[in-house]
Amino acid sequence: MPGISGLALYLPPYRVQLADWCEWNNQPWDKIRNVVGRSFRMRGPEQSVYTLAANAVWRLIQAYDIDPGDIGYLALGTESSSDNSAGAVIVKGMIDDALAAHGMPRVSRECEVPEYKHACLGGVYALKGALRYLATDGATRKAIVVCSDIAEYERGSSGEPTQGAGAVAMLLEAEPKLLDVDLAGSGSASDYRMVDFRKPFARFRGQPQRHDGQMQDLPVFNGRYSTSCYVDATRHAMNAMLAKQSERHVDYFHAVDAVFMHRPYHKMPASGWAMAYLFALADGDDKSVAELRDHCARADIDGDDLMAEIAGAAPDMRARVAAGASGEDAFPIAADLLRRMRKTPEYRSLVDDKLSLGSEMMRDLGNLYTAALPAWLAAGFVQAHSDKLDMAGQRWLALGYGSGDAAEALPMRVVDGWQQAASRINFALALGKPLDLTAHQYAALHDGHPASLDPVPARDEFVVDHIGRQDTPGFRDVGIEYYRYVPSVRLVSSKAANEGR
Ligand SMILES: CC(=O)SCCNC(=O)CCNC(=O)[C@H](O)C(C)(C)COP(=O)(O)OP(=O)(O)OC[C@H]1O[C@@H](n2cnc3c(N)ncnc32)[C@H](O)[C@@H]1OP(=O)(O)O
Repeated sequence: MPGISGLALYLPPYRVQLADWCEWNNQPWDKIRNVVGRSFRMRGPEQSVYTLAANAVWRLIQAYDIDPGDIGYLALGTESSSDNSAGAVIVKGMIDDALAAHGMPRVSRECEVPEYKHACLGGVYALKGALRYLATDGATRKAIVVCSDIAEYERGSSGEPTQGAGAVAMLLEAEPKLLDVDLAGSGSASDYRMVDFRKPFARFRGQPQRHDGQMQDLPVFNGRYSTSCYVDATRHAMNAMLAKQSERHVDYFHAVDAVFMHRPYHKMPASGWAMAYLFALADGDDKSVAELRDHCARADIDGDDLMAEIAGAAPDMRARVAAGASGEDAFPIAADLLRRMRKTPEYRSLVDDKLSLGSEMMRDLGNLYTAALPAWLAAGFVQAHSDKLDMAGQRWLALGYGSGDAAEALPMRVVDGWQQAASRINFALALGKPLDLTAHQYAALHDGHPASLDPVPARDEFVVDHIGRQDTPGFRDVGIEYYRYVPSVRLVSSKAANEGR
């Protein structure tokens, strides 16, 4: 069964410590630490979503000794792309430059180069596309999926502490070395939600010219409504996946060994997963409903009220928006029940323990949109490897979510001998030694005035060299980014090396 064989990350070296951010903005650090995380990264000068992606792919190729001629599929999952025509082929171009600089052959000319877009779920859709490729016409090839995003929110908005930037590249093979992905057993869900989180081009109108030549990619969103959509979509993807399995739906929640979800901020996955459990109880057999009512009784919550809230048809989110209820939590009684269950041993084993692998490491990544879920898988493997955990054969679940909205539940199994491939995941190296931004530097980078910052020197990576400005009848390149590969050491071409120079 095709699946995941390798993971590599690239994080820009510009960091905002959320403790500092709280001080600058008079926000409660206690809350931010518990709910959001510790720090996030920002796109730096000379960086774009394409350089982040290419840097991750380049690290993947090096870490896993991938023969570029074997790559038949290179997909980009992103919601921050700034070119509405070309996609992954831009990444391919940069990789070919680095390969040439190292005297290596280019990526196969036969390689497919699609871009997938559906908010934070684009990477999972790209992964599914790659697995289908490996199961059919690409059985003898390798596929790479790179998820790359820049999550920026308006300063002063509720989303501001949940920013982030980075990319994760995944190596996929017919005989995977980390995770078998049970595509046939996966569950999908989608429903149009209008205003939860969107990026209409109209928001670029009237944007002042930025010094770094980039556009500011701020979403139009309704934070609370978007979390209700996340919870509701997760429920439906889980239902679709569980409908394909023979075990009792609620038993799956106990049986699965580790869960990885889209992670806009630290607390969201736990809320989404715990809610999915309550929904599975409500949607389940008599025994499950009795368990749910028992939880209610112990928490002093009216079971009938809760059943009315969640057991019936899913809330009509579009009707909620039309009724002006988009600012409110769609599941307040269920959220209240979970708040009261949080300290119980059952909650700890069902939620905290299942979502714990790699979770602490993720507190320093912020929201990476499409890359958040694969980054967490990477963190999980790195922690399991350093803690010498016995994981072969374990059942893992990856739950992807993308606003707008849609969700995917992908059952996976850890393969025998995973340690070898896990030992090559560059999580610690990708975190590196970042530059902690001051309030002034943060504001400047956020608003596109990078001049007030001394850039961290690029090493063995791609940068935006310049952006085209020509717009004449004979030649046009206005707005097109030109990239440069910066080696870590002065490279000697293989021809020169052979000649002993
Ligand atoms: C876009 C995507 O990737 S997917 C969908 C998710 N949506 C987003 O990420 C959109 C951008 N994000 C946002 O707008 C915001 O982060 C939101 C709306 C999701 C959350 O914003 P907040 O205003 O912080 O939410 P809220 O006020 O509900 O607080 C959240 C929690 O902090 C807790 N809290 C508040 N003060 C404190 C404190 N001092 N100490 C500890 N916890 C605290 C609250 O009790 C609450 O937890 P609870 O639900 O268990 O009671």
